Amino acid sequence: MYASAAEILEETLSAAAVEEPLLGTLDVILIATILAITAWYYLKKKEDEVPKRDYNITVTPMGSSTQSAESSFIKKLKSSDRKLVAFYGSQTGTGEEFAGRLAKEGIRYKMKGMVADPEEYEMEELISLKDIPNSIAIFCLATYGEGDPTDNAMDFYEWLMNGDADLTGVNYAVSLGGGAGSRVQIYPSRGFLYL
Ligand SMILES: Cc1cc2nc3c(=O)[nH]c(=O)nc-3n(C[C@H](O)[C@H](O)[C@H](O)COP(=O)(O)O)c2cc1C
Repeated sequence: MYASAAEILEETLSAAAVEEPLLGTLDVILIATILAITAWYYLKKKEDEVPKRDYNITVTPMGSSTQSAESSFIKKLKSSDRKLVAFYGSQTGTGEEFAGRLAKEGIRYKMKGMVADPEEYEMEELISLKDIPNSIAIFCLATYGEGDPTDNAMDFYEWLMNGDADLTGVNYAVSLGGGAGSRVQIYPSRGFLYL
């Protein structure tokens, strides 16, 4: 008698079940090794393709050489044929604006002016201002608290208070504060002139 199709199928499946697996342990290890080597090879190749940097990154400190070139207001005055420099000590901009206006006003007296932040210049150079004939420095210095200087004028203030500054022969005018009672005081090296 011929076996039914179902019986043949069952027989085949059970025969297959007892057969050895398609891949042995050794085959699996071999395939895994080949795959690992291939993956390593491609990753390595990709890594080598990243272009090598043929330049150097150098860190230049902010304003090192340029600052020293520009920190001389005397040089700046001389090179631009100016005689008036208006320094400002300012926290919220009023003093700066005031200094700007005064620097522009100078042209009415045939004195080209420049505005300057004392924090950005070598204030010790003030002593050399007398070497520029008919020159003048104007200070528009806002004060806070109990007449304290603004942040940008602090170093300048301390230098003045150290007593190292001999400003004999230097023409300068000072406007302190900015409150209702403030005045412009001009010190032409001989007494005070209140405006
Ligand atoms: C908290 C405070 C404190 C101040 N203290 C003084 C002071 O001690 N003497 C003075 O003349 N003006 C004083 N002022 C007035 C400022 O100097 C004035 O407003 C000035 O124009 C501000 O200038 P700035 O905007 O350039 O910082 C004071 C103002 C403020 C807000």
